[in-house]
This record gives sequence, C-alpha cells and structure tokens, in this order.
Amino acid sequence: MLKVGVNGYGTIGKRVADAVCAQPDMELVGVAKTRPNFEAETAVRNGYSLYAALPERVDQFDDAGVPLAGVVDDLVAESDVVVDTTPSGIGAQNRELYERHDTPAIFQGGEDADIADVSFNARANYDEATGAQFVRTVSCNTTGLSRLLAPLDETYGVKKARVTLVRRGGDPGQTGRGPINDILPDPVTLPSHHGPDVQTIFPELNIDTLGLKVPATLMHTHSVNVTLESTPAAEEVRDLLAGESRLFFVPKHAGIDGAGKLKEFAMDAGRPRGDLWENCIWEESIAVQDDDLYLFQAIHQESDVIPENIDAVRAITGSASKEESIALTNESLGVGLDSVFAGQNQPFVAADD
Ligand SMILES: NC(=O)C1=CN([C@@H]2O[C@H](COP(=O)(O)OP(=O)(O)OC[C@H]3O[C@@H](n4cnc5c(N)ncnc54)[C@H](OP(=O)(O)O)[C@@H]3O)[C@@H](O)[C@H]2O)C=CC1
Ligand SMILES: O=C(OP(=O)(O)O)[C@H](O)COP(=O)(O)O
Repeated sequence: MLKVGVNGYGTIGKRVADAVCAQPDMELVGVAKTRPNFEAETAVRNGYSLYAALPERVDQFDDAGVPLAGVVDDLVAESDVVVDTTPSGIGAQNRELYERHDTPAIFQGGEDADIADVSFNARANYDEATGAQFVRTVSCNTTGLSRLLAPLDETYGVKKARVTLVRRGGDPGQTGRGPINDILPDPVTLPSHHGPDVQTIFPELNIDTLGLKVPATLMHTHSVNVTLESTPAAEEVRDLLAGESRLFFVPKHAGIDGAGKLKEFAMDAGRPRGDLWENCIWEESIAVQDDDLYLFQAIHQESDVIPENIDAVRAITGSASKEESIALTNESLGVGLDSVFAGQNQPFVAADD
C-alpha cells in the first residue's frame, strides 16, 4: 500500500484525499490544515487524521475541540508521497520540508514549473515522472488541453493550436473574489500563461492561448482551433477522441447548453460534489474545415486534476505502468460517463452534413 499524505485541504486537497481513499493500492495517512475551520471539521468527520500545518497554531485546534494527530512534519515523515495542495506559492515554501524528510512530493499547477523535475499529465507524459523527487500536476486548463492535444498530435500532427479560454472568475467557495460583474481580457497581452504551460508537457508544440475572465464559478470553457498536419474528416476525429477515457462527449439530444446544466447532470449522475473529472466536449461542435479542427470544451476546474494527481502518485513511485494506473484510477473513481448516455455509442453526424 502506498501511504499518501495531503498537505492543504481545500478545493483540490479534499478531493485528492477522497480519491486516495478510493484506491485499492493507497492509504491516506492524513491531511494538513492551518486552522480549525469547517473543512477541518469535515476531515475529522470523514475519519481522516488531521495534522496542524503550522505548529504554532495547535492551540487553535485544541480551543475549537478539533482533534489533531500531530503536526505537518509528522504527516510528511509517515508518508511515502505527499500531494501538496496548498495555495499557489505555498508549495514552493514547502519544498524544503519534503526535502528534509526525503519524501517525494506532487505539487499543483499554481506553482511555477521549475518547482519540480517534471510537469505532469498522465495521458501525455506519465513515464517522465517515474523516479522523480518532485512532480507538478499541471493546472486544470493545461490538463484539459493536454488530454485533447496528445491524441491529436500523435495521430495527425499538430501544426498550430489556438485556444481562447473563457475562465471562471473564482470557485464557488471563493467569496473573496466577488461579487463581480465584468469581462476581463486576462492577461490583455498574448499569450495567456496556458500556452507556455502546455509547452512544459509538449515542448515542441506550436500553441497560442488567449484568456478572458468572466463572472462565473462553475467551469472554464475553451474555444479550440487546431491546425493539423493532415485533413481527417470530422467523423474520424470524433472516433479518435471517443477512444480517450477522460474525454466525454456531450450529446446533442441531451440538451446541455452550458456549464450550469453540465453540473446539474453531474449531480443527477451521482457524482461526488457534482464533479466532472472529464473534459466535456460538445459533440456537435466538432468540425473540420480543410486542416482546421474546431470544438468547444468545458473544464471543471475543481476536479479534472484529481485523476491526474492519483496517477502522479503511482508514476512518481513507479508502482504501476501508465495504462495500469489510468485504468485503475478510472475504475476506482468511476471516470467515464459513456454509460450514462446511450447516445455516446451512436454514429456521429458532422455539423455540416
Ligand atoms: N481551484 C482550482 O480551480 C484549481 C486549483 N489548482 C491549484 O491547486 C492548488 C490549490 O488550490 P485550491 O485547492 O483551489 O486552493 P484552496 O485555497 O481551496 O485550498 C488550499 C488550502 O490550503 C490550506 N493552506 C493554506 N496555507 C497552508 C499551509 N501553509 N500549509 C498547509 N495548508 C495550507 C488552506 O486552508 P487553511 O488555511 O484553512 O488550512 C486552503 O484550504 C493551487 O496551486 C491551485 O493553483 C489547480 C487546478 C484547479
Ligand atoms: O488552475 C487553474 O486555472 P488555470 O489553468 O487557468 O491556471 C485554476 O482554475 C485556478 O485558477 P485561478 O488562478 O483563477 O485561481
């Protein structure tokens, strides 16, 4: 059993902790928090051992009656691997902690790429993480783009990718980012940070990205244009992408017109927290004109990196091959929505037919 610690129990950390518990080959050592807020209470209620991330705050937990198993040094010492899910920039401060204990760690996409030996996406470069001391799971948007671009590049070759990312302004719980009512080019200059971040996974890829922030909390949405080295029919591209376990096609008949209904669907499907671990591609948006592919996809920022973090644990420890890990993660979490819509198995009709 791989003993996994989770340092930082917020949006990503709570999901990683739950996902670790769902794995047959992993054991959750515990989670670390800086304060005894509602999430600390949730961790205790879930039966997770709770560690104080800042030893000088142990008294605050005692005063609130929230039981601690120890401090973060204990968590790191007891873990084979730590997944660091602290806010952007805190991971960099924690690196020394993991070095001191000689414990491999997995950082998140809010950290700079140079924090780790490898920036990671399971589909694209699983094997590069094997044996590394530090790995960075790339951000939600970069994960979504990597899953899409890997099969396209391998099969057709990507001449140039151009993506406009319409980014949610904050997560549902990030009240500090609101109330807001605006549309911001973010940044106003090209490229947004996503293109260079995708290149940490695909160094040779020609990609331009633009970002906009909007007053939404549910999901990000990508408008994608990929110029291919060849000219496949839309049906062929659709069939290629249908073979990817973490890409989900939103069928036309479902009547899902945006992130609101996608989240509603996820909750109806019984997904924990209404999570959508897969890229959600509107099937009818897939179009090819000459060598240009177009599509829209939505990315659930709170959850698409969760399967990738689980795979990163196996990759960094070398405990499973890429295929074994992805299959095990998918099965244990229930990744893949194909069985929910019979339409996933119906013949594809291209938009211009
Ligand atoms: N949310 C998103 O959309 C995505 C985020 N990411 C990345 O994941 C990382 C985490 O983001 P996210 O989960 O959203 O952030 P959150 O703020 O939701 O969670 C981080 C948690 O870490 C805790 N924390 C703060 N300081 C420390 C510390 N010194 N030691 C341990 N824990 C600490 C905070 O809780 P407390 O202080 O109460 O203990 C907080 O709940 C970032 O790098 C982010 O860029 C990646 C993909 C998507
Ligand atoms: O990793 C994310 O986005 P990103 O891929 O745009 O960097 C998360 O949604 C965090 O975004 P934020 O930087 O708005 O908190």
